[in-house]
Amino acid sequence: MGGAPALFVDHLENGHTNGCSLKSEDTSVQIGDRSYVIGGSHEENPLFLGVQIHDKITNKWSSPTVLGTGPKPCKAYSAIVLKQGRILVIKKDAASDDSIWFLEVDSPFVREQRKLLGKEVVTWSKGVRGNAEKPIVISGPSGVGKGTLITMLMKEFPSMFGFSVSHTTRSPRCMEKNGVHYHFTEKTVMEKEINDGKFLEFASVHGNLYGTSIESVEVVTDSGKRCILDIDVQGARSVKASSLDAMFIFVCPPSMKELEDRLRARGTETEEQIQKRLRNAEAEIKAGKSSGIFGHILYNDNLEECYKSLKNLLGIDNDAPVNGLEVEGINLPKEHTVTKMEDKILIQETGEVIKNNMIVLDLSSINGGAPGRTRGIVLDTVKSS
Ligand SMILES: Nc1nc2c(ncn2[C@@H]2O[C@H](COP(=O)(O)OP(=O)(O)O)[C@@H](O)[C@H]2O)c(=O)[nH]1
Ligand SMILES: Nc1ncnc2c1ncn2[C@@H]1O[C@H](COP(=O)(O)OP(=O)(O)O)[C@@H](O)[C@H]1O
Repeated sequence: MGGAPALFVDHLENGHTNGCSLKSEDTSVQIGDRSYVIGGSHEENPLFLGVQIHDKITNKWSSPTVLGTGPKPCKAYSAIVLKQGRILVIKKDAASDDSIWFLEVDSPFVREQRKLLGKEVVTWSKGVRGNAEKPIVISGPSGVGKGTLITMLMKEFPSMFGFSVSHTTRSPRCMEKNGVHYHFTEKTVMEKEINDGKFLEFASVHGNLYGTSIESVEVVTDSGKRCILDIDVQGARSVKASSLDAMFIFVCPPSMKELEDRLRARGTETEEQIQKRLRNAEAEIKAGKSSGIFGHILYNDNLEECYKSLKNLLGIDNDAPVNGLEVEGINLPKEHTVTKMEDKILIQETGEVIKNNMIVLDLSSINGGAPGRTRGIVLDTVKSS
């Protein structure tokens, strides 16, 4: 490591004017003509850390719409401007698995959402250590066996995979539980949440609204598991166009006749609903095979064989232990200074009893980001001689 350390952190003093009262524990970083002030609680959701923007040119304060599940407020923060419109925020008195966050203020996802929602947007993405792999999108016509394959995978590897629980306006089937199979939702409520930017994607499928909330994906990633999304081709297309870096798998039936038999044998739909699903199936299969969305196509003829192919695709065999790296806990010091050196952040303890240890936060392998978590964080303790 060479070169002079570049320190970007700027702690604010009390007494800012213009309708925004800042506290000494608030932290501010400047990007261009704007200061992003991080501290206190978020206006709309007091459980989350607040973000405000001060525009130097107009001398005005604004509260952006904050997307993603953010960090809970704490006593103090360090903040550093990174490349690609991201601010690294380190919580000073938090547990090691809750201390590293990224506030994206001009990332591709933020730009996309700003355009979509027509207002100022920033988003949180939590930093996750180790290399949990990219989410998996599984699509295919109704009755092909997506749910069956996903259930088998989650049963065999419970610590490895987690299911993104979608929202839907359709009624629950008799064995389906709210919050487990779907979040069963009123149409007006779901539409409002879509307008508020809470959804990664949504689509009208077989006459009902379905969608993946950003939170549903984050809940799985936070538990250290690889997220599985069971969504239709339209949803897969939206995810492909978004900044969520995912693996796309399409499941095909051996024939339309077999698909129909499976749908009937499942016995969960009325005749009218079965007919609608079969009509949609032809177009879905055509789109699935030809749209260029799906990198992998599986044929679900014999279930065991198809399951084996799915596991091969995911690079797992029956001995595969856990997802990503086992990471040892490293607690960040409560009082510290941060210094940026290229892709590394040096965290040095300060205070009365200064220890010689320094923590290096290596960001050179980070991937992912909003919507969802920022993976690939490496934390290491370095003893100074
Ligand atoms: N776009 C989108 N599609 C979804 C979502 N959740 C489920 N779907 C799709 O909606 C379709 C209907 O799902 P469902 O009513 O559970 O019936 P099933 O496919 O016959 O089990 C399937 O193609 C699912 O993949 C979602 O969050 N977004
Ligand atoms: N390879 C297969 N052979 C025969 N039946 C299957 C196979 N895969 C799934 N099924 C059955 O087909 C029905 C539909 O499967 P399901 O997983 O609910 O489909 P999807 O989630 O794609 O709508 C279920 O009753 C399931 O047990």
